[in-house]
Amino acid sequence: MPLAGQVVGEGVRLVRPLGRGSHSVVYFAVDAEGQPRAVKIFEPHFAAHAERELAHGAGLDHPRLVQVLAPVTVEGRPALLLTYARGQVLFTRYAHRPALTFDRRAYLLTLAHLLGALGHLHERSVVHRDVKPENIIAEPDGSATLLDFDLSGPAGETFAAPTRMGTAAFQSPESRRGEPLGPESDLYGVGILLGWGLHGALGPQGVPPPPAADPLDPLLAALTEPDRSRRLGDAAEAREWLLRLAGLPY
Ligand SMILES: Nc1ncnc2c1ncn2[C@@H]1O[C@H](COP(=O)(O)OP(=O)(O)OP(=O)(O)O)[C@@H](O)[C@H]1O
Repeated sequence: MPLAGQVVGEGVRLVRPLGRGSHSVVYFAVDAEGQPRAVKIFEPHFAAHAERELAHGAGLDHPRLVQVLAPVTVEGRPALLLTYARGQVLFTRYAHRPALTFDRRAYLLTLAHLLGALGHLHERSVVHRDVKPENIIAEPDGSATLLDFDLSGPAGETFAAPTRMGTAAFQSPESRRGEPLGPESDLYGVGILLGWGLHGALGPQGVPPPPAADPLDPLLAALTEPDRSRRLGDAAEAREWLLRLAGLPY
């Protein structure tokens, strides 16, 4: 049966596919009160990802984070009812142009919102572990929402075997080594995003190319420091630094 038109949970109607990830397909939906929602439907063998996303996304309450509202089931598959993030996936928006050259103010606001969202997660000792342009949705003015908590977990979480979390181009060196991750590992991903915005390229091994002269260069260097013990690891401090170097009022 087609998923569009089906009613799931407490009167939530699936409308159309919004996106697809490696663990799920996500539908735009409308709830019983007429509120726009998203429903993330996992493949049955990714049930553990749904549980992880519910565990770490349910208690969040920040305007720049998608909120996990409730678990639902769609045709026997585990699924989650989420708040809907308006806008365009960052990767699509900036696929063909360096964001900081062509759309500087909007992209800086996106990074500031991303750092605000990460600060909220980190205050709760949760690490996102998959900061990348596919997991950020931005409105035309740059206002942004961070989504996808199915790899998230407590800072310093260990696994039975070394586990490489995240997406190659945005992975910190410690993540590539399979070490437990902390807030500084998420900030490395923000650094790669900043480098992508400045240079329009991710560079080899996910490390941005040598920075051209830009007021944001010191922040780029602090966020992409390979040694995690020397890297800038505080999202609020990074946000403050970003706004100061960029000369932004917000
Ligand atoms: N709450 C939401 N509001 C709007 N769009 C969303 C929402 N959640 C997900 N999407 C869309 O669905 C896509 C896939 O979502 P998500 O990244 O959470 O899936 P995933 O299976 O965990 O992906 P992966 O692990 O490969 O990153 C997103 O890139 C986005 O386009």
